[in-house]
Amino acid sequence: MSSKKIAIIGGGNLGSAIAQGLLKSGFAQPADLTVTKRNIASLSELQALGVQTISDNEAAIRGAEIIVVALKPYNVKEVLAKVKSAFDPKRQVLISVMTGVSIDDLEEIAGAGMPVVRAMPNTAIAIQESMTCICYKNVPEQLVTFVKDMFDQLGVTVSIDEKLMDAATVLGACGIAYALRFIRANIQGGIEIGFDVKTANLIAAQTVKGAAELLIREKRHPEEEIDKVTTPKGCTIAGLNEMEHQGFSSSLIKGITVSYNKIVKG
Ligand SMILES: NC(=O)C1=CN([C@@H]2O[C@H](COP(=O)(O)OP(=O)(O)OC[C@H]3O[C@@H](n4cnc5c(N)ncnc54)[C@H](O)[C@@H]3O)[C@@H](O)[C@H]2O)C=CC1
Ligand SMILES: O=C(O)[C@@H]1CCC=N1
Repeated sequence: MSSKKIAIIGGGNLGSAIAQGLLKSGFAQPADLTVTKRNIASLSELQALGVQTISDNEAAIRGAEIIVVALKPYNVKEVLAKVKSAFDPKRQVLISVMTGVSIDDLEEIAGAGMPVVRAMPNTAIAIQESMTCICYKNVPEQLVTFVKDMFDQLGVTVSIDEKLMDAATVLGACGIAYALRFIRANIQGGIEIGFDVKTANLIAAQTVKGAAELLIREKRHPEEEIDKVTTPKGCTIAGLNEMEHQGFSSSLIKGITVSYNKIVKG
C-alpha cells in the first residue's frame, strides 16, 4: 500500500480508470487520492468511494507527492502553466499518461529538474489488467521503484526507451479498441450463425481471453497455437484463408500504421 499522496489531474476516461484501479488494488486508500476535473459532478462514483474530487489543480498538486497528469495533450500546457509554482522537484514526481507529450515538454511544464515519468497504460487499468509501458528521466531510484510498483499493481509493466512511446500508445492503448472491435465482429458473426447477443458476447470474449492467455502463459507465437486448431481441409483454415483474402491482417497492420502516423505527423 502507498503511503504517498497521489493527485490525478484530469479525471476523464483514463484518469478515472487509474483512480479505480488504484483503489481496487488497495495500492491507494481513498483518503490518499485526489482527482481533479473542471466539472466534478461527473466524478460522483469516485466521491462515493471517499476520493477527494476538486477543480483546483494547484491545491491538488501542492498536496501530493505523486502527480499523474491525464489531461488532453492539446490543453496541458495552458492548464499547467497556471500552476507551475506548485511543482516541487525535491519531493514530487510527475507521471504523464498523455499521448505525444515528450519528457522535454513535461520538464518545460513543471520546471527543470522535475523528476518525470511517461507511462502509457490502457483503460483495463480500471480492473488491474493494463499493459503499461514506462520511461523515466531524473527520477531517483526509490521513486522509480515506487512508480513501477504502482503500475505493477495495475497490470503488467515494461520499461522502454522514450522513442518507442508513440508506438507503445498505438499497440497498447489504442490496442484495447482494436481488440474490442475484433470481438464485436465475432459477436456479429455469431448472431448470424444462430446465437443470441449475450451468449455470442460471452463466447467471443472468453475465447479471445483464452487465446491471449495461451500466448502470455506459454510464451508462444500465435502461429504455433493456430497450427493446433487448423485441421487439414477443415473449417478453421477455410475461414482463416477467406479472412486473409479479404485483407484481415493487412487491414490491421495498415490501421496500426495510420494510428501511429496520426500521433507522429498530426
Ligand atoms: N482514453 C484512453 O484509452 C487513453 C488515453 N491516454 C491519454 O490520456 C489523456 C486523457 O485521455 P482521456 O481520459 O481519454 O480524455 P478525457 O477527455 O476523457 O479526459 C481529460 C479530462 O481532463 C479534464 N480537464 C480538462 N481541463 C481541465 C482542467 N483545467 N483541470 C482539470 N481537469 C481538466 C476534462 O474534463 C476531462 O475529464 C490523453 O492525453 C490521452 O492521450 C493514454 C492512454 C489511453
Ligand atoms: O485515441 C487517442 O488519442 C488516445 C490515445 C491512446 C488511446 N486513446
